[in-house]
Amino acid sequence: MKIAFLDTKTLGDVPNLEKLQDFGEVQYYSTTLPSETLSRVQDRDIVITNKVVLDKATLEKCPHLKLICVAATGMNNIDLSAAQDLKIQVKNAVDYSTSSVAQLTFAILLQLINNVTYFDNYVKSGAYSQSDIFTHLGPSYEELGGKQFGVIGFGTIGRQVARIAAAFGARVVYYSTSGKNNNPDYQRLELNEFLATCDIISIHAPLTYQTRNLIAYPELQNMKPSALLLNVGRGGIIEEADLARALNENLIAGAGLDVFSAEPVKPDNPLLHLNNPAKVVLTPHIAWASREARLLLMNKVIQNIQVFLET
Ligand SMILES: NC(=O)C1=CN([C@@H]2O[C@H](COP(=O)(O)OP(=O)(O)OC[C@H]3O[C@@H](n4cnc5c(N)ncnc54)[C@H](O)[C@@H]3O)[C@@H](O)[C@H]2O)C=CC1
Ligand SMILES: O=C(O)C(=O)CO
Repeated sequence: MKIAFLDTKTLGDVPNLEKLQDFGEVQYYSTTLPSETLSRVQDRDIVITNKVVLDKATLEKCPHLKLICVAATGMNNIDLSAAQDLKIQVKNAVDYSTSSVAQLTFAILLQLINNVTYFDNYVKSGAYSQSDIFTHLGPSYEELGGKQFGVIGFGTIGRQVARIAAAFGARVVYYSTSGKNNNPDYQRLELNEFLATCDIISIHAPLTYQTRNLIAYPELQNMKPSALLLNVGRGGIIEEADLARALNENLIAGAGLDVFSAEPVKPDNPLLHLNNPAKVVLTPHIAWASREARLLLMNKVIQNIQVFLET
């Protein structure tokens, strides 16, 4: 088997990369530019990619390609319908980063609510030492308990986030396009009611033609002025210019984003130029990347290739 791994740098220093050599001749590329993709995949039987885009035009020129292993859960960088037409199997890494993503979701949310960096700075700057009382009633904060916590994308990650939110005492609801209440533990709401009643909305859906720009200005107008919006799914699910406008107009209180429509985020992204930058907490698509998750991810990639070769 001829194998190419197009963007090994995205995984960092995982120790089990060389295990791929058990399956054949492997070309490892640290990164791959769009202009380099075709020449690197054209003669390959198996291609591994984390975020390199494999579009229809490229796939059509790869007569040997039998398997694309996505070294991630989200597969929006692959033209899945072209792959299906061309009988190329596509396998993603399921459930490798659920704990890691859920953990970062709450790290972002708690920073938005509790503003730990403000209080940390208050102590380290010496301001606390000058205080005449034992505490500092700076920016006030509310409790997650009793709040309505809404999840969009009620799958593996969304459900783990729901469990943690419930442990904080939040009332969890979810929005699903399936039209069925397929989780008796939590209430499913229609989108309008969901948007209008949630205090926190956390997005964990894949990017598809259905979810692209799911949250734009009209949806943001429908949310509570006190609401917080989190996106740890994919950037394209929120119309970013509309979110920036909504934050500047105080339509919602804040947002926490791990993902952007273009990554790395473009310097002119309006979310980097808000009137009040403190209204957002932004992280560089890092939710998946705990040490444990990155190890598990490579094991899942290896397992996917094994299963493919055995069937
Ligand atoms: N920020 C990060 O580092 C990471 C982000 N992700 C993103 O999270 C996504 C979800 O991951 P998992 O929970 O493991 O996948 P999953 O497939 O278990 O769950 C996705 C859920 O979204 C639902 N969904 C699909 N279309 C929808 C729509 N139009 N409206 C509402 N719900 C919809 C599905 O029914 C499913 O329940 C991935 O596709 C990926 O884009 C995943 C891992 C890491
Ligand atoms: O696994 C995913 O979908 C991620 O976003 C991390 O690459």
